[in-house]
Amino acid sequence: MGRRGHKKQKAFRRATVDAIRKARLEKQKGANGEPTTATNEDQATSEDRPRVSKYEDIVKENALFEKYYKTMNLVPDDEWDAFLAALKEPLPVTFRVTGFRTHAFAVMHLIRERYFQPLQSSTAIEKPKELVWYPGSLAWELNLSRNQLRSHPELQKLKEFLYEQTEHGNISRQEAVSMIPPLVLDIQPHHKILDMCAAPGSKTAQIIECLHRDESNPIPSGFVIANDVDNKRCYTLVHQVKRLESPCFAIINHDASNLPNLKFDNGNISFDRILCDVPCSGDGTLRKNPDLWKKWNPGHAFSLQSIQLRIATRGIQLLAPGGLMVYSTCSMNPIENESVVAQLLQAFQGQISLVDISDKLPGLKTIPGLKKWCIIGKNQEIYNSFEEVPKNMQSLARPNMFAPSSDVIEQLNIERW
Ligand SMILES: C[S@@+](CC[C@H](N)C(=O)[O-])C[C@H]1O[C@@H](n2cnc3c(N)ncnc32)[C@H](O)[C@@H]1O
Repeated sequence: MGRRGHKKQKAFRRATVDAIRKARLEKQKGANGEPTTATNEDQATSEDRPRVSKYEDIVKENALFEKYYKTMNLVPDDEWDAFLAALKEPLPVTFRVTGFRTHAFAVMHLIRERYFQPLQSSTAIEKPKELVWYPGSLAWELNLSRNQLRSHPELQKLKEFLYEQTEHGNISRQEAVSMIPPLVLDIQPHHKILDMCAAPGSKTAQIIECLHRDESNPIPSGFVIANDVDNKRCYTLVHQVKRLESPCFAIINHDASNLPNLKFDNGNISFDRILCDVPCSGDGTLRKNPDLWKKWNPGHAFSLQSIQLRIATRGIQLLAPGGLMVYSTCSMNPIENESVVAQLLQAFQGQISLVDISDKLPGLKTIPGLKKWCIIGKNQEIYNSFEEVPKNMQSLARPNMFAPSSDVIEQLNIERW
């Protein structure tokens, strides 16, 4: 299709989106007297959505969870109470402005002038907060729960604008932490990129935007292959990404731990950048999924480590020399994080090394990974080494789930992770 045809198609799509949006708003107005705000993350499958409707009924306590993380000093002692209190607060609304830079800056300018400016005089609302580590002042936090956002009249216009612009693809309602892995991948337009566990696709969309960031070159030489094992979730991924209309993108549906070699120019593709955002127990999402307070138990991490390690191992095998792979989870558990990374470093010793990213996103607060941790049993019993684990638990809590010895840590040159 030629250029004109493409333009026409775009105009048609925009008109269609407008019509759909209008119809939806009308329907919602009829149903509850006011429209609601949709998000990219709302388009995710039920697994990614908050899992219960009556959050206020949930007791946000879990003795096992608290003992486990407190015993291992996940956060410094004097920060523990604040940490726990923060986990019980609703997740703030965060969004980033998408697309080519000139366009994104124009949208951001409009948001500031038309929507943020009038909020400055309000005393009832906390002012929008910039996510300072996100390049170009294009990502913001509205320190309000979704409920508050709905009920404050001052925010009504902003709410509708966010809804509209999300539909048009100018804004992505994405959690702040979810924006970090694509940023530290440092993507260039010529990179061959693999997103191993990609659905529902908010990070994939961000990666594709980075690939296309050179406005003078609409068709970069690099490409993105996004994979997910779950066929239904692959459809969510299509929905998330197709609005970007990138010609440099393909989706595959495979077990990432067993991903076949992919051919390109008669050779196997090795990737310059890989995102390995593995399935995890998700206890870093307690604020979004408060029912995890009831469900959290140490067994989730035990059962997930093996697949996490196998997926990451396959990722490294597919990585080009000099390439970068980001391993990420939304769990705080060292069994799913530090332990997996330590095993990768041991298995590929001399071939891979850790990259210190603590200064890559100025303004982002980071703490180093743990070098020591424990494992907890169902009855709150703490094990500091495999030797302490009773026989009936040894098939679950494996030796490699404990921290490597200080000799190994030194040998692997892990100063900060
Ligand atoms: C944490 S979510 C990924 C979130 C996604 N990267 C994003 O930012 O929107 C983990 C994904 O891994 C997928 N998954 C689970 N096991 C997998 C496997 N063996 N191979 C590939 N994907 C897998 C799940 O279907 C799920 O979509």
